[in-house]
Amino acid sequence: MSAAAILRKMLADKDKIIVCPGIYDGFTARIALQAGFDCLYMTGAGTTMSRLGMADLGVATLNDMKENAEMIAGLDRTVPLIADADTGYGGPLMVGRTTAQYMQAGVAAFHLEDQVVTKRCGHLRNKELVDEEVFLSRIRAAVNMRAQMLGDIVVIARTDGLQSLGYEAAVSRLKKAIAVGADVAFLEGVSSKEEARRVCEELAPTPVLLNMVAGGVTPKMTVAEAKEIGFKIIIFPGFALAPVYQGVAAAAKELKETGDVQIKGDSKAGPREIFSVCGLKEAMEFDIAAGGNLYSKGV
Ligand SMILES: C[C@](O)(C(=O)O)[C@H](CC(=O)O)C(=O)O
Repeated sequence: MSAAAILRKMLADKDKIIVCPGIYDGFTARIALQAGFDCLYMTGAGTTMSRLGMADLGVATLNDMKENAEMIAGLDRTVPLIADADTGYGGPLMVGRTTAQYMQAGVAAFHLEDQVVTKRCGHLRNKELVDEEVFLSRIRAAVNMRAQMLGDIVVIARTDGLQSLGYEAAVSRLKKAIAVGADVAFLEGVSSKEEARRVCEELAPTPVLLNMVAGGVTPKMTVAEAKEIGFKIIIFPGFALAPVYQGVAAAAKELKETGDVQIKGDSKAGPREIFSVCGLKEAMEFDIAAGGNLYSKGV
């Protein structure tokens, strides 16, 4: 079963809300997998910061995003990966190429938005949009490439139109995107719980995704609340970013100021423990099963 087929099965489950922690590299993905999540979200903001050391301002290219997605999707093929694909990185031909490459990378779903290619995080001010026809051509390009490749990748249409066009026009864009073949709708920057409920009701039976950005423009909703409101997928893009920032910044401060870093708690974070999160035992077993003798005495 493809990762997309697994995700489609989850989408068809009436009682389920798909909860996706935002991850951006192998380590954060492994930590989320270890915790037992059954779906992951690859954040473009996190990918841009971790791979390029840059802010989410449209600087990540298809190659940056696809390489990261491919590595993460390959860690556990039974756990679908929903990946950010920003604007699709160009005209219809490029969006088609992005779709094909994400499919080959084993990505289960991806979202395409209606910002200009020189985009910015959806929770920043003064976003610029492309015309509706350009947005729809992006969705069509994805849907056509999926059909051409006989694939099943889930296409998520995202509009950033709420900020400058208002609710009606933004939702109208999503309706048209669904009409040309998008499977899931994503209204970026939902600004109230009433609006959240309204968009889920108005777009039903199409599943709607909620982007829960801590400190962004969307009011905080728990998984239970989002489910009750009617969302089918909830992503937490900043899930790993804030803890990494806070934890590493505190350790950096401590090392700089004291010349030492305390190992917290009962030192559960030694090399062996940390490598275990990243498949140490499985890697050793694999070597032994193949007749290798590197790890038969342990590590
Ligand atoms: C969902 C998002 O596209 C992402 O890159 O994860 C961002 C999240 C963020 O910048 O915090 C977004 O534009 O909402």
